[in-house]
Amino acid sequence: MEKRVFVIGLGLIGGSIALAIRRAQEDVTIVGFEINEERLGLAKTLNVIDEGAVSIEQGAKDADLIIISAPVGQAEEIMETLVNIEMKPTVIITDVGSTKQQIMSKAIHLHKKGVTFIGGHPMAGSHKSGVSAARPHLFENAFYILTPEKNTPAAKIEELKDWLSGTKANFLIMSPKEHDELTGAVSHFPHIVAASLVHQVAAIDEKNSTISSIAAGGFRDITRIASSSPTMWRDILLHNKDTLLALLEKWRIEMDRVKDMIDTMDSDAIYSYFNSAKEFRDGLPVKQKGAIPSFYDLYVDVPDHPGSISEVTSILAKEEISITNIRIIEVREDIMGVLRLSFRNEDDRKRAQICLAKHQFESFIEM
Ligand SMILES: NC(=O)c1ccc[n+]([C@@H]2O[C@H](COP(=O)([O-])OP(=O)(O)OC[C@H]3O[C@@H](n4cnc5c(N)ncnc54)[C@H](O)[C@@H]3O)[C@@H](O)[C@H]2O)c1
Ligand SMILES: O=C(O)C(=O)C[C@]1(C(=O)O)C=C[C@@H](O)C=C1
Repeated sequence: MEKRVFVIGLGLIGGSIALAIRRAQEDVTIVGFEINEERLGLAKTLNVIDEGAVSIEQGAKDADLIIISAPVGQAEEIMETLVNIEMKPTVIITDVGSTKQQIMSKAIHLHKKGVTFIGGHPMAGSHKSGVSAARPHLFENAFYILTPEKNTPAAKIEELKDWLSGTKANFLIMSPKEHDELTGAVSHFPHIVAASLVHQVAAIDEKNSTISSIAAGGFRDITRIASSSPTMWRDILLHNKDTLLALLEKWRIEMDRVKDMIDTMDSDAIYSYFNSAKEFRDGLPVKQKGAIPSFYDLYVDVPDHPGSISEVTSILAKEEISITNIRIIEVREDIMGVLRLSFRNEDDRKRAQICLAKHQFESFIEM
């Protein structure tokens, strides 16, 4: 029997989940709602959705699964709207928001009406926004946190996992509080640090713009996430206020400690600061999505002379390897340029790396 999935907010995450559901479920119609009409049109053109809804009510009333994938501030308003809509008694509502405590407090009103709401948060993503960046494989091997309410029947949780099986993610159940504390440390706080490093360099750039030209791998690696959606991050910081204030205070104390080590020229303490950080970082799991790039990108060093980019693309074309995106990242004057090629999957990326190497093009998975 045909089932209907309703996705509210068709961006990177909503679009990626819609694509993942489509590849795993048969007889499913995916309906979308967007406040931005252009994005709704794009989602239809890219076959991310089958139909667009003109309102939340129209899409929600006959849906079997509703996915709220707007920034968390908007998600709360969408939940308030859903409370007043007559929906199928069997419907499951979930969200993908990066915070869970405030979302789960809002869900109480849906639970009171007898509607199943299970909080969700796929722990993978990107600094890219919008449906054009959506990929069905975005969540493969990533952890996907679920925060069901205590009384949610186990069968409903299993049903949701089944709906989301096309993500190929690993599900993990957690309380909203634990979720916000842990993601505060591994995701939210690092985004604040990345933005602050960019601000520091931007202030120097006002006086000496050479700094932006020399910003190399280190700065680029640690600040990639500063290119993420400001709306999304504003909402996350407002939702996870207490966790982040506590982490900021600990960080301040930690930075004072580093300041002291440098001030007193304590070489043993400085060595051990970096060494223990390296040991922990090197021990992080590498096979999970959270620790590897979300997109199958390959960075190729190309000589800075006319025709080298077309040479790379024609080598790949001959091998029938499709490139989904291509960008010149940085041109180091007179020496090399760096070309970022994106592929659909790991296999294409591996094949590309091998055949480019045969033609003496050096390439890297991470820049
Ligand atoms: N980007 C990530 O890495 C990531 C990872 C996991 C979870 N999340 C969470 O996923 C959610 C969506 O993030 P994203 O990266 O897909 O953002 P996005 O900007 O790519 O997409 C969000 C979409 O929601 C739409 N929208 C906003 N308000 C709406 C409303 N009231 N009704 C309908 N549509 C509305 C926007 O127009 C936009 O197209 C956020 O809650 C975020 O916290 C993001
Ligand atoms: O890879 C990135 O760009 C991300 O920032 C993804 C990231 C993260 O912090 O790891 C961002 C927000 C999420 O809620 C989950 C994943």
